[in-house]
Amino acid sequence: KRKEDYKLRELRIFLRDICRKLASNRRFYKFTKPVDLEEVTDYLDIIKQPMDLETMMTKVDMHKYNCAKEFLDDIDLICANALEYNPDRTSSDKQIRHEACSLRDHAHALIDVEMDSDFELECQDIAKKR
Ligand SMILES: O=C(C1CCC1)N1C[C@@H]2C[C@H]3C[C@@H](O)[C@@H](O)[C@]2(C1)O3
Repeated sequence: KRKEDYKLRELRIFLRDICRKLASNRRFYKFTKPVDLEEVTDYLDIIKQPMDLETMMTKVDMHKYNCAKEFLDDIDLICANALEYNPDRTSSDKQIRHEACSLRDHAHALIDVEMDSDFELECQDIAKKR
């Protein structure tokens, strides 16, 4: 329906801005591109659903997100993948896990601050019907 499509267009504009802010934060550069599967040859043995911020920007443009919760589910996936693939008590793994938790918390905080909660509830109702 036309009014629903206007709402989803507004959601896409909002989510592109969130994605841009996260991807431009140097703390989160490890999460901006897919893990290089030619460099990390066992990655898909462990991580069944890779995700990254560039892929998420593409998904916005392809109308894959019908509400902010679906967008945050992919942010949570980026974080869970990083915790799962980098579990050791080495300083490098600890740093990756810290950055992953920081990405997750910053994304949720940005959306909670910038998103009207009634608008998200309307988007979630549209998402259920699609
Ligand atoms: O999990 C990740 C990314 C970090 C958050 C996503 N990677 C798996 C590899 C382990 C560690 C070593 C790096 O050389 C690089 O290959 C990766 C990339 O970091």
